This record gives sequence, C-alpha cells and structure tokens, in this order.
Amino acid sequence: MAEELPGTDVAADTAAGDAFPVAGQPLLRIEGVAKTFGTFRAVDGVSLDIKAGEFFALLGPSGCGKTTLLRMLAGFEAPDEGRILLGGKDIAQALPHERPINMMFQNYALFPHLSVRDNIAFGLKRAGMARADIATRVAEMVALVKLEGLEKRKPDQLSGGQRQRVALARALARRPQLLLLDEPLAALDKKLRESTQGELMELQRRLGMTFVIVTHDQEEAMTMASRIGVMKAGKLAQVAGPRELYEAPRSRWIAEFVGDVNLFDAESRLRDGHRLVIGTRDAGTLVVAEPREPVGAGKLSVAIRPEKVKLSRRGPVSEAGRETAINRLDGVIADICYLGGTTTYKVKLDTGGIVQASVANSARLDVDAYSVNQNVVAWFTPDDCMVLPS
Ligand SMILES: Nc1ncnc2c1ncn2[C@@H]1O[C@H](COP(=O)(O)OP(=O)(O)OP(=O)(O)O)[C@@H](O)[C@H]1O
Repeated sequence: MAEELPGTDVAADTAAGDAFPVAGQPLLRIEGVAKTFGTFRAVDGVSLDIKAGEFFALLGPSGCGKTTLLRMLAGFEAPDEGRILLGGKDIAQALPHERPINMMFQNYALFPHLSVRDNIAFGLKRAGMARADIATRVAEMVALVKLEGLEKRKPDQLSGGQRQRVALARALARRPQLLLLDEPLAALDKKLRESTQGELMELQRRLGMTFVIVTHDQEEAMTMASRIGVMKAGKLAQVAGPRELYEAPRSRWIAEFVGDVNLFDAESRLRDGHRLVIGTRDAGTLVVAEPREPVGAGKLSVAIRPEKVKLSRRGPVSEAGRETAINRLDGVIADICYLGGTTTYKVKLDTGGIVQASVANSARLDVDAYSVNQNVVAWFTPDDCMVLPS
C-alpha cells in the first residue's frame, strides 16, 4: 500500500512543485478558456490572471459557469479552447492529482466510512507519504482547523461546521499552491458562515496561499476576497476589488447583482461642462458627474445606492467639504423597513418613481425619523450617481 512507500518531503508533496511563479508573473493564467456541453457554451472565452497569495472570488448567478471554470482549473474538465498556465507552465495535460492544486467541493465529498483522521490522511497516503509523516501532518491540520478531540469520529457524527473543517483540512493537507473552494460555506447557517468566513481569511493569510472561491453570495465575495470576477452567461463581466465593483460597476446588470440600487432609465442627455444632465421619466432631470469611462450612444441608466440618498424635511443640507446637493426629489414616505443597523425608507416621488434611502441607525434610542405619508426631500450629489449602459 501507499503507506509503505518512502515518504516525500513537503516540497515534493505536490507533483508540479516547480510551478511557483516567476517574479512579476501571475501564479495562474487563464487564456481564452471555453467549455461547451452539447451546444451550450457554459464558459465562453474567459481570460484572467491570478497572483500568488490572492484571495480571489468568482461570483455570479446560478448556472453562469463558475463551477465549470473551477473544475477546469482542478483538471476535472478539459477546456475546448484556451490554455491554463500555472507558474508559466501549461497544465492542460496534467491529471487532477498531478496538479499542485486542490479543490474543496460544495458537498465536502467526505468518505462516510472513514474517520476524521483518515479522511484528512487520504490524499497523503495516495501520494505515498511515510506513515510517520502522515501522522505529523494530520495532527498539524487537525490543529489548524481546530478539530482536536474529534479525530476518531465519522462524518455523520459531526456538525455541518465540523464537516466543513474536515473538508478544508483534507484539501490543505498536501499543501497545494492553489486551493479552489466551491461554495465552501453554503451548507452553514448565517452565524456560522460569518465566523467561518473570518477563519478562512485568517487561514489564507497565515498560510500565504492562493485561494479561488466560487460563490453566488455577493456579501460573502465582498467580505473575503481581495478581487472579484463577476461571471454572467459564461463570460467575465467585470474583474475588480470589492469597492470598485460596488461603487463603479461597469453595467446596470452588475450594479443590480452587487448590492441594492436605485435605477432610472435615461430618456435624454445633455453635456454641461464636466457634467451630464440626464432626463428621466421617473425621477425628472438629474445632474450627474461625468463618468470615468465615456458612455456610448446607447441606452443609459442612472444608478444611486440607497445609502447615498439623503432625506430631509426641507431640502438639501450642505455638508462640509462636499458639494451642495444638486439633485432634489420631492416625495412622500410610502414604506419604512427597519433592519436593525439601518432603516430603509421608500419614497414615492412627485415625478412618479420610487427612490429608496437607507439611513444608519447610529444612536440606540433613535426613533424613525420619518413616518408614512410624510412629505420629504430626497437628495444626492452628482458624484453619488453612476451612469451605466443599460
Ligand atoms: N456535465 C455537464 N453537462 C451538461 N451541461 C452542464 C454540465 N455541467 C454544467 N452544465 C451546464 O453548464 C452551465 C453552467 O454550470 P455551472 O455548474 O458551471 O454553473 P454555476 O455558475 O457553478 O452554477 P451554480 O451556482 O448553480 O452551481 C449550467 O447551465 C449547467 O446546467
């Protein structure tokens, strides 16, 4: 059996142990990768570089091709087109276990008849590591994911959170250069998911490893990842850091997918120096700052995040250092939704549309500042508006 073979040292754990990136080169380069099932193009020409030490998230709605892309990185699917380079080397021909890459599956894929210890040791035994080295490594992994005392249990004697840790320990045991995680927290409840997010981030930093996580949960991607690739229908729609994705989405679709947003269709537009004056049916005329990327001739939307919309009884209040608001929308409070940290007010505008304003509940004894049917002014600055292609 594999246990009887001479042990391998840590550096030789992974078959392509020489795949470390050359300085300035990405650890992983995905070049024009495509995958078609029958006539359906699940992944459609994706190109992406991932640097060593990054925590990268692939985010997108169900069926957009995230898992298929991840499975191609792991070697469980072969691309029909394009190349995947790890440390500058094409890994297309390498089998999954020959790649210095490991994948943690959504359902954890633990062996039900094996103990925690044996589940973690499985890949090490198969790689031919010496028995004593396996014992040391398993103990290290058990401590890393805080499973001490549970080594002899079988998966069905563990909680969901504990099973997740076993799967993580098993995926990390061979010290891969790249760890792929497919919806690793989907089976956990909200509280456990949040604490596990923090633990995963801490672990990734401590190990200095490169993580690529797949998720359809935008909050999860924004919390954990330093960069996010948003996928839509097999293509990468935008690759950016969390702040840029939220504050400067490249399209209306991305603005809606990542967070809450007020959207108004543009019906006319005029340039006024470094501003655009945009006529909308639902919110009247809006003055917006010139977008960073020039907008084409096609249909446009104006998008404003709810927390950028201010409310007052009389009108805009000037804030120190900020331009006095130019966009002023009169309306009446139609609905109030108390969410703990914030309250969302839905304002029915005199122009016909609805605008949502999210207000922080910054003092404990605050009461709702406005009541239903009260007249208010909703206001925001030109810089708070995003002009997006529809
Ligand atoms: N082996 C396969 N044969 C046929 N179609 C497939 C196969 N694997 C995936 N697909 C299809 O390819 C598309 C992308 O699937 P994929 O699992 O990559 O999506 P996803 O973004 O990970 O979705 P989810 O978040 O629901 O897991 C889906 O429409 C799916 O039905």
